[in-house]
Amino acid sequence: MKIVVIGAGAWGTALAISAAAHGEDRSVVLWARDAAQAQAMQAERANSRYLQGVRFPAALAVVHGDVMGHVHAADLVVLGTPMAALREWLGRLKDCAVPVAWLCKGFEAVPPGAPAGAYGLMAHEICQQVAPGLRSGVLSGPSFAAEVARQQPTALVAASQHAQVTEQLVTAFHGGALRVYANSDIVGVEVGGAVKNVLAIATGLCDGLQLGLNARAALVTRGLAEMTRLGVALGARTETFMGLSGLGDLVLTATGDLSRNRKVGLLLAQGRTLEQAVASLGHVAEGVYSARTVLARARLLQVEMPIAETVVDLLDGRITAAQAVEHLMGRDPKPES
Ligand SMILES: NC(=O)c1ccc[n+]([C@@H]2O[C@H](COP(=O)([O-])OP(=O)(O)OC[C@H]3O[C@@H](n4cnc5c(N)ncnc54)[C@H](O)[C@@H]3O)[C@@H](O)[C@H]2O)c1
Ligand SMILES: O=P(O)(O)OC[C@H](O)CO
Repeated sequence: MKIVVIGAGAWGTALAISAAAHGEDRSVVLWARDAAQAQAMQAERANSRYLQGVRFPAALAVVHGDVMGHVHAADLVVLGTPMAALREWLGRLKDCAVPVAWLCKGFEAVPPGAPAGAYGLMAHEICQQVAPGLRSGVLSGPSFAAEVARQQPTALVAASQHAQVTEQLVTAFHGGALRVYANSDIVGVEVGGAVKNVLAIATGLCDGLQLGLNARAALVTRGLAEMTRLGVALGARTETFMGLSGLGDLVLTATGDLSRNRKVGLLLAQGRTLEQAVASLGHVAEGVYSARTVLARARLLQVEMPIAETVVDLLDGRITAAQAVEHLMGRDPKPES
C-alpha cells in the first residue's frame, strides 16, 4: 500500500510515522510545503520542529515540490493541513481517482468582512462543493500527535459516505498502537472534532482561573449537550457524540495539557491577548478560527450554545475572562436536556 500524507505538521507527521512503522508491504510519502523543512527532515530522519525526538521509520520518505505524481500512484491520500488549507487542496485533488481523507478538525472560518449571517462549511461540505466526484472521508478521534508518534495506544474513528474510503483508512492505520473504528456518520464525527476545540478553550479558561474541578466537569458535560444539539440539528446521529469523536475527543482536549486549544484558554486566563496566545503556540489551534462559524450555524438552526457563544464573545474581545464566568453562571435555571 502506498500512502501519501500532504502537510508535515505535528499530526500529518505522527500519522505518517505510525503508518510506516507497521506493515511490511507499505511505503509512506510525507509531503512538506516548506523546502528547508523538507531538507532538514530528510537529513535528520525526524521532524524536530513539530515532533522532537521521534525517528522516522525506513518506509517513510519526505518529499517537497510537485506532489501530483505521488498522488496518482497512491492507494490513499491523507490531507494533514489545517482547515484553512483544505478548500485549496480539495480543489487541486478534485479529479483524483484515489481515495482522499482529511485530518483537520474544524469548521471553515467566516472570512473577515463577510455579510451578517455568512457562515463557513464543514470539511465534507467543502468537498461536496469543490470536488463532488472525489471519494473522500475524515480520520478523527482523541489523539495527541506526540503520543501517536511515540506509539502510545490510541483509538481513532474513520468516517465517510463511501465504505471504500473507511476501509482504506482502516487498512492504512489500524495496527500496532492504533485502533481505527469505522463510522458512517461523517456529520457527527466532524461536528464532534470541531466543537470540542471551542469547548477546550472554555475549559482552559476555567482551569486558568482556578474555578475548580466541579466547574470543569460542568463545562465538559454541558458542552457535550451543546455539541450534540448542534450535531443533531445538522443531521448527525446522537450516539456519535457518545463515541470517540464526541465524548472521547472532548475529554482529551478539554482536560489534556498537550492540547493547543486548551492552552489558548489557559493563556487568556493569565491575561494574554488572543494574538499573544496564538503566537506562542507554534501550532494551529482550530477552535480560535471555528468558533464563530460554530455559533453562526447554531443560530441559523436556532440551537442554543451558551458556552460557544461565551467563547466567541471572549475571543472577539467583547467580554473579559471574569465576565465570561458571570455570563455562564448568571443564566436562568433550565431543565437538564
Ligand atoms: N496535533 C494533533 O495532536 C492533532 C491531532 C488530531 C487532529 N489534528 C488536526 O490536524 C490539523 C493539522 O494539525 P497539526 O497539529 O498538524 O498542525 P501544525 O500547526 O502542527 O502544522 C500545520 C502544518 O500544515 C502545514 N500547512 C499549512 N498550510 C498548508 C498548505 N496550504 N499546504 C500544505 N501544508 C500546509 C504547515 O506548514 C504545517 O506543517 C488541524 O486541523 C488539527 O486540528 C491535530
Ligand atoms: O491540540 P489540539 O487542541 O488541537 O487537540 C489535538 C487533537 O485534536 C486532540 O484529539
